Amino acid sequence: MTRFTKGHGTENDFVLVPDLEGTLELTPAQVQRLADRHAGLGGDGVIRVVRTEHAVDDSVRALAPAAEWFMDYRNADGSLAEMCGNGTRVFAAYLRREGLVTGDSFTIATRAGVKTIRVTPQGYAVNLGPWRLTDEEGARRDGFDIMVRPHHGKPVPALSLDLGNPHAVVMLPEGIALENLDLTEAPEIHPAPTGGANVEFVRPVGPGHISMRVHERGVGETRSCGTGAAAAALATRFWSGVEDDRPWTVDVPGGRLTVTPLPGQCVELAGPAELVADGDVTL
Ligand SMILES: N[C@@H](CCC[C@H](N)C(=O)O)C(=O)O
Repeated sequence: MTRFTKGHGTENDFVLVPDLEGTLELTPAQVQRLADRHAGLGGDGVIRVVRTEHAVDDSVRALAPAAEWFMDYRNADGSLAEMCGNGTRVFAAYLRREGLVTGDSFTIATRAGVKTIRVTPQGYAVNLGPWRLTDEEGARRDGFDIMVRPHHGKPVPALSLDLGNPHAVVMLPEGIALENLDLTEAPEIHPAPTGGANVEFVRPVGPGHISMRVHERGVGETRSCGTGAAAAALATRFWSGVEDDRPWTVDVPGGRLTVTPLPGQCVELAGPAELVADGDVTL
């Protein structure tokens, strides 16, 4: 039997598996079973909690002096992901509850580098680190660099951003309602990014305020995506032509997140994290 904790951040839900000394080989098939909503525990992703010094990848192990704990993130389909914004907050909540970190600010290791997390009155805020427009030249010239076609929909222009993991953001044209999008299948992306991308569909709500739905790579539609919320806010800010440091409110089906551009082309994501259940599971 293996211990687990179930948690979520704005209803992006995860199964956390503590493997502090790195003795567990978590296979894609085991991840799929844990994440299965009918035959398993259910989750958008699985997070193995492991000391960074025991990470399999050399590039992650090299982060051990800077961060004791590694968020080993897997999508529900068993694939690895570089980063998960909502996952970092749930991971932080777990580390604090278990006494594995102390203090109100600490670092964690991810496949996209070391992230700094701080406790806030509403939950946690994580510095997602540096982000970039995937094709800066094309984006600055045309305002977008790729096309996205939602299932049963027409192709629409999109902007690709790298938040450690890949995103494509669509500002919905007039006449297409966010609620009516069919996200039961992955949107098509042209040209198709190597390794795929998470796709965010955005509707403006007011100044500094958007709502979005997301189709996550390796999962399907989810009720929230933290890196996706950051990508959506940053893309909308880019399109607005006013690239200042004001915070953005991002409404997702599972709640509300705050995205704040930081100096040095970095960005902070803030929101809640809940741990809802603990138990034992057969892998
Ligand atoms: N839900 C996450 C992102 C998880 C990884 C993503 N599906 C990918 O493959 O890049 C978030 O909150 O950022």
